[in-house]
Amino acid sequence: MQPSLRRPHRLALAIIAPRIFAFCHTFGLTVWIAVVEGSGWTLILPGMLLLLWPGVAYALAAHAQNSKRAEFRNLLFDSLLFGFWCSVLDFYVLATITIGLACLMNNLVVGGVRKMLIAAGLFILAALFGSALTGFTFRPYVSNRLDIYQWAGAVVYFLTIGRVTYSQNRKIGRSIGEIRFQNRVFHALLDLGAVANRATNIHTLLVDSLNHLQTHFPDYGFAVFLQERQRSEVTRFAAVAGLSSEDEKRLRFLLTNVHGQGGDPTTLPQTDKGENLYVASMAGRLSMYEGWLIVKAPSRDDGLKQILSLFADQLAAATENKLLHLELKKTAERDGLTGLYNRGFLESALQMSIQGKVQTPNLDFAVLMLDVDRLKDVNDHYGHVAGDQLIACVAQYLQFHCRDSDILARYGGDEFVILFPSADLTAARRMANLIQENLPEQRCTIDTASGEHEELMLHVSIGCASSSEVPAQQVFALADERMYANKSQRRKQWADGLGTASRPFL
Ligand SMILES: Nc1nc2c(ncn2[C@@H]2O[C@H](COP(=O)(O)OP(=O)(O)OP(=O)(O)O)[C@@H](O)[C@H]2O)c(=O)[nH]1
Repeated sequence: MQPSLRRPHRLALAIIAPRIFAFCHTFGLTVWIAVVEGSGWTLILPGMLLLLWPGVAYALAAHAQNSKRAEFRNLLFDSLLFGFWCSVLDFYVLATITIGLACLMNNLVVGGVRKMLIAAGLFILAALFGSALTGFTFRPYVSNRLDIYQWAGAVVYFLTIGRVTYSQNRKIGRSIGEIRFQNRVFHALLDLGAVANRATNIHTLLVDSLNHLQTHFPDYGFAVFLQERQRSEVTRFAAVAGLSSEDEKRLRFLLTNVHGQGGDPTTLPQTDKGENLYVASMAGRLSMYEGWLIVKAPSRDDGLKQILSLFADQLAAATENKLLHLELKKTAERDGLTGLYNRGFLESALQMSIQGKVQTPNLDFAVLMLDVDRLKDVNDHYGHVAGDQLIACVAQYLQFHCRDSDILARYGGDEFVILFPSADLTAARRMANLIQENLPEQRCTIDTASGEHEELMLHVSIGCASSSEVPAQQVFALADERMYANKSQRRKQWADGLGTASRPFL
């Protein structure tokens, strides 16, 4: 495939001006000598090749597949050409020294000592070839005026090269700064995913993400707001990092100006304090919320706009994933009617407790089992909706008495289980007593099938067991057995009309 003309490597671009100057100056020198020695056009005409070479060199670099390598070749060819021309000019000493030095220096700067030695070799070879071709003549001096011309050219040339090197250094410095910044952005984006994965809910996700961004960009302040799509006046989640509460209030106010804007980052009007605020909307990236990521920059920073939408995208994706994950987790672990853990979750937790006891014999666990008495009667008499309400009522009551470390689950229709992952029978018994003692005061209001409200007392049968009594695998069965024993005893009491237990519900 034919390589097309394109912008050559920066080396070729940087060298173009000094090269044009050097070859034009040498052409001037040639004309001067041609006039002085009277050789006229026989010297000037071939000298015009010097004027052509800078253009050819540029075209070669622009056409080449590897423009940088082509420019290295051009620099070596400079040495070849100048070596030959110095022999044509009969080794006029000042020109040979200054031109030779320029060739060596250029190759040394871009390619090190190796390239410089190659350039020196080519310069000498071309000079020898030129001498062989045109006959060796040595004319070390032409005139004072030509010396001055050559000195002036050399000074201008070396200063130009110095200027070029300086501006290249500055460009490299700027590029390094940009690369470092992009590296920071890249790492911040990469780590943001890990931070989001660790978060247990949306609020921690947002707070941790912003804190994380702030550790990467300590001079910047960050804020994020998520509002309900249907009710834009309700801010569901908000988090800030590196901003004062005053800043946060002002940002909320400023947000009203950017409502309804698309996804492109915007610069908010500069505040009285001269702060530079940038906002990126997460519109269209979140299914249930409208979101905004706001950055307070220490100075005007137009590059920030580009990376801001990257951060906003990443944050929106992480939030959306987390919402989905939490929803799935809830569906997998929770019971739809009561919101308590379901049977599947309880069984996994129980297995973990059993394994824990096997591995660490001192680590006991206890199980408390409850069954609502005569739910069938309630269903039959008041309807299933009323039965559901009773179940939800019992769940609420149990939840009230449980601690965070207790695992409360709806095991079946009207059966509940509380697992105490690191407790012995005392804890389970204490809880059983607490529940039974407070139960007589509990009332549950249900809606009957005929549309009336009815107040029911709660009645439950309870059994508990612990791994300090029986092998871990048998704890659950023992609690179940005890619960049924308790139920039989209560049934007998109701049948006999004895004891404190009143006949449930009806
Ligand atoms: N309303 C409602 N009823 C349910 C639900 N799950 C199970 N049930 C009913 O609850 C009753 C549970 O029956 P059992 O536990 O055997 O007996 P009971 O009526 O509670 O009487 P006890 O012997 O005192 O336990 C059954 O009639 C089930 O149909 C539910 O989610 N909602």
